[in-house]
Amino acid sequence: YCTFGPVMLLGDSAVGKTCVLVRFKDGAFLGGNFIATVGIDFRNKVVDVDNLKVKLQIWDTAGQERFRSVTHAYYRDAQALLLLYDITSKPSFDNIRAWLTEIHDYAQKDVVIMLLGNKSDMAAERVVKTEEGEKLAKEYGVPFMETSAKTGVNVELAFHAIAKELKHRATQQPNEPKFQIHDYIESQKHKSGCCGLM
Ligand SMILES: Nc1nc2c(ncn2[C@@H]2O[C@H](COP(=O)(O)OP(=O)(O)OP(=O)(O)O)[C@@H](O)[C@H]2O)c(=O)[nH]1
Repeated sequence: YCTFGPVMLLGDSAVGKTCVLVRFKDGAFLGGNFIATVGIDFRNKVVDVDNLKVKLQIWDTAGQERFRSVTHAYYRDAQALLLLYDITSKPSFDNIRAWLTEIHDYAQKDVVIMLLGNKSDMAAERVVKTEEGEKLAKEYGVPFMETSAKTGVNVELAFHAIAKELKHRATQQPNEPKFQIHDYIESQKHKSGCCGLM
């Protein structure tokens, strides 16, 4: 396999980074007791991108403040960043700007960034509107979608869109049209969480 990544998961503690990754990797939901990530976790998944099998390297980071200096050290190696907030937590959304500042300070200039509003299944507890997420993403020029690690909605799409972008960056021919990640996501959004995305 050729290897793409690393793709790094970022965002406040408890927004669902580990659960989103487990949903993508194993197709299951980690309900029950919340176990905070310590430092950083490394996982790989083989995905199909345009009929090419690629190994996607994924780094799950701890959202807790006390691990920040550990995770900072990994930013510069990341090819892509999935930045998560929790639609039921206003502070996690308000902190996205601070996360983007950290990304600006520590990550590579051309890193692929995607904003994810997670826990979209928790409609009754929602405090961040979809439009607020869209507006913030637009301001920073990054793609956006709402995900649920519980139902799986848009989880595969997020990783596949990133994998496709990284594959195009790695193999782009000069005469080939550039991959448009925004257009790809818009065309695939809200389709079921599995199958046939590529
Ligand atoms: N309903 C619902 N609960 C979720 C979802 N994603 C995560 N959770 C729950 O939210 C809690 C935190 O999830 P984690 O994935 O451990 O959070 P994290 O962002 O990795 O946290 P840190 O490791 O501290 O950075 C857990 O209790 C999960 O079961 C989701 O999409 N829907």
